Amino acid sequence: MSDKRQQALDYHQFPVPGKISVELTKPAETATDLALAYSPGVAEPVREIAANPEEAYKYTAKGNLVAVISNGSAILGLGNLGPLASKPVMEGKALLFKKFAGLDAIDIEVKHRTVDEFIQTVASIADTFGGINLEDIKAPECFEIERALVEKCNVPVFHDDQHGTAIVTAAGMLNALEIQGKDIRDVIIVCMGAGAAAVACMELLIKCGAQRERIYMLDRKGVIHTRREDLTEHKKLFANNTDRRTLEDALTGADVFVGVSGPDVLPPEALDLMNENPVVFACSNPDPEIKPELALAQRSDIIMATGRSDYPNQVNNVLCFPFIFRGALDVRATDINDDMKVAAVHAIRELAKEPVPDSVIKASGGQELTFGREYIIPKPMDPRLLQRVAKAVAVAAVESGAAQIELPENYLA
Ligand SMILES: NC(=O)C1=CN([C@@H]2O[C@H](COP(=O)(O)OP(=O)(O)OC[C@H]3O[C@@H](n4cnc5c(N)ncnc54)[C@H](OP(=O)(O)O)[C@@H]3O)[C@@H](O)[C@H]2O)C=CC1
Ligand SMILES: CC(=O)C(=O)O
Ligand SMILES: [Mg+2]
Repeated sequence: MSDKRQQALDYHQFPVPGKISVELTKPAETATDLALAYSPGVAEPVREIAANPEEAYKYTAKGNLVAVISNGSAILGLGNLGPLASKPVMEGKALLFKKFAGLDAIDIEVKHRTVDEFIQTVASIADTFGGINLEDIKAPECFEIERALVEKCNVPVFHDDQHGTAIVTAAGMLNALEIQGKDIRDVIIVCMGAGAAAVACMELLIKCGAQRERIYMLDRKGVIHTRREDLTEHKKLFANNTDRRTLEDALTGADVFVGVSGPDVLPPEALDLMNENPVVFACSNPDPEIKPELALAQRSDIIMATGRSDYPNQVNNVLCFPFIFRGALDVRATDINDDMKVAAVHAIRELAKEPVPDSVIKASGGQELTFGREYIIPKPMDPRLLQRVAKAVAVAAVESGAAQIELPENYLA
């Protein structure tokens, strides 16, 4: 077994299995403590919440608690491996919520027969939580699931693979294009993949100025074009009136490649078809659409990003979901709307242009981090993300009318 594989398995197995546990926030040592925590004292908050459900935010952990919910139908780029196999990823998301944003998160893996059964399951437990982070649910079901749950639930519901990915991709893309001297309104974009991440990434890039007709989206059958008769509702939105059919056709004269599909689908030679100073985001996890060392050996004028922590320019939704939920929960937002998403894009993007604290440089392996080809986007360990992104999101929630309470004191400073 390779060293890295064994290291990863050991990390998950020792010293205790898994990555998260529950901790207590109140004393539970004496009979007096127990008479408050349990019977008879617990009856008092029960009566308060029964009389007014909002009191759950005051007397329970709800307001700081996120559910990370999956059915394991699109686990990273590994495919539909089922709910239980998705548990390490969902625990991983919980770890990141806690580590980066102080949010308690619990993973829930749902086995279900129909889409409706999944929707009903999540809707019926949603009130337990301050927010619902849907994760690794494949297209096209993910679209119907999110739409139904946003409607049914009283707390924000956010499909991370759609919107978290889109926010970070847009932030990184605007910066990469700026460095390459290109305007998002002019560029030709090739999007490999036509699922959850792809559709949301392209829609958000369009909101940021990209032209829909300059986008070529591909699925396993090639370019999505208007003469195809096998397109789902969401793929149809990207059907291009074009004679281009293959990845190579699409890449000819393109400025940008966004990969949210699967491993090693972009041959290095195909990069030669792109315009000068291209941007290549190979975001598939764990194995990107092209390995950075191969891409950069083929062309030195590329700005290259992946979804991984072990290469420069990590375009990964970890830069978004802890902070967007922190901001949303802190103002008890009813949903996570477009204004909040766009605020997150700009907060992430702008942070990359500021000097980086020594602690972040150290945690990143010691190399210099200055806004440029190898640093287009902040590092996930950057503690300023919490302040900047959460605040931008909370302010946008207040200004757009999604917030149910005022901006907390710590955001006013
Ligand atoms: N870096 C990041 O932050 C994130 C990265 N991702 C990555 O994006 C990928 C897709 O995730 P997600 O959108 O949630 O999954 P979905 O299952 O919703 O979509 C997958 C899409 O990729 C297409 N696809 C898969 N393999 C190929 C291939 N060999 N050639 C062309 N198209 C292909 C599928 O085509 P078809 O429709 O024909 O089946 C489908 O459209 C994963 O690898 C995931 O790791 C996702 C979220 C965040
Ligand atoms: C990062 C992530 O959410 C994914 O690859 O699915
Ligand atoms: Mg995911």
